[in-house]
Amino acid sequence: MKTTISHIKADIGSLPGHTVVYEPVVNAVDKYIKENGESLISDYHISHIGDDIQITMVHKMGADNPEIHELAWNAFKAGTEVAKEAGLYGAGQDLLKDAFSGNIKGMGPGVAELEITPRKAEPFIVYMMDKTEPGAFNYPIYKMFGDPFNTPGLVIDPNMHMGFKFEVWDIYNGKKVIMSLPEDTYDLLALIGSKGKYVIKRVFTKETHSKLPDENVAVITTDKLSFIAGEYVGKDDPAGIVRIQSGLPASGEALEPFANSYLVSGWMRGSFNGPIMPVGLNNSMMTRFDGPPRVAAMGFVLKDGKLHGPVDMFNDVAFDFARTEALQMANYIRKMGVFEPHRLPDEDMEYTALPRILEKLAPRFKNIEDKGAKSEMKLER
Ligand SMILES: O=P(O)(O)OC[C@H]1O[C@](O)(COP(=O)(O)O)[C@@H](O)[C@@H]1O
Ligand SMILES: [Mg+2]
Repeated sequence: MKTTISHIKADIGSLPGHTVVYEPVVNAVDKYIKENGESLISDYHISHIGDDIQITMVHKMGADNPEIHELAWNAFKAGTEVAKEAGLYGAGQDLLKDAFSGNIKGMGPGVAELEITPRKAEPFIVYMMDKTEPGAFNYPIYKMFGDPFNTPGLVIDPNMHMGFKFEVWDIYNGKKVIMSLPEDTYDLLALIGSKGKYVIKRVFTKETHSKLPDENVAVITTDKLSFIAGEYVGKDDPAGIVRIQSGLPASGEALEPFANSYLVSGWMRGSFNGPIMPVGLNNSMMTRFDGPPRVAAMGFVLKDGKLHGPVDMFNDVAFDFARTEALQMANYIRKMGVFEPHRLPDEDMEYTALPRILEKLAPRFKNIEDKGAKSEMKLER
């Protein structure tokens, strides 16, 4: 029988402003799951990064199960009560609907669920990012499952040599496509380089995988809060689950993409490109310019429905260089103020407060009368 790992996360209020979760709120979420989850889930773990509380649950009810989603929804509601009493900023921010209606997707929280056939030993890593968007996972997930320079197992392990299948979502048009690597590598990269539009949702093994044929081995939250709410309500701050070892990326191959910092969208007001910084759980506090955007990683092993761990994977000197590099990149790019490419391009600012400023300025614009200059302008825009 399949086992499901459900990871559901939300920002329901933080201290003092989108910096870090408030412990009594985290405790209220934990208490609700402990007291109400016994008949539904076999184990769970509560964690957090920045202003986001994260619930990892193990159960046999499958993905998209209403009772599991409702358990998480009600736990976030219970936490929101405490956040409101304390007067926290953004209390209940990601709970965009008043009442639960069968599936938590589209209601605000981010959801990543894996239905798996557990192996004898089932190690996996849960990644949590803050102040960025789901496309921030495109680069590391491609590297883990598609790039032999990152994952030598693709070359030297016969159990991985056949490659993996990537499910990519076009989040603007609600379409998806399956890409099979290594055959479709260039096509995949043509899509996922546009990380604000095409996002890797899942990775599967191929039917020819000798140890784990046709299994879902990675999943990312792809919920776009701004699309749901129609206005800026914080970045999506994604999370992901990646199964590791024995015909899948080794633990170190699943961490290696983060050994160098790379640029993601989000950071201050969800409106800036900035470096992602891998951190231990005790450094998951968003300070400088509300960041820099961060990623933490928790290593678990699952056995008979019980979770063992987590190991705080980036809490190690081996990632000091990536942290220093991220801070150097932050210093460099911050000097640009509100200029692109530090600030996001216009089309990505659509759901922020910028359009309201531009609307206010619109009446002040007059036609340019200089005919010669007109022919040089891109008037079709
Ligand atoms: O206009 P407000 O309500 O102060 O919100 C601005 C806040 O939004 C944020 O982008 C929210 O970040 P999150 O996506 O982590 O919720 C912060 O950087 C910023 O402080
Ligand atoms: Mg957040």
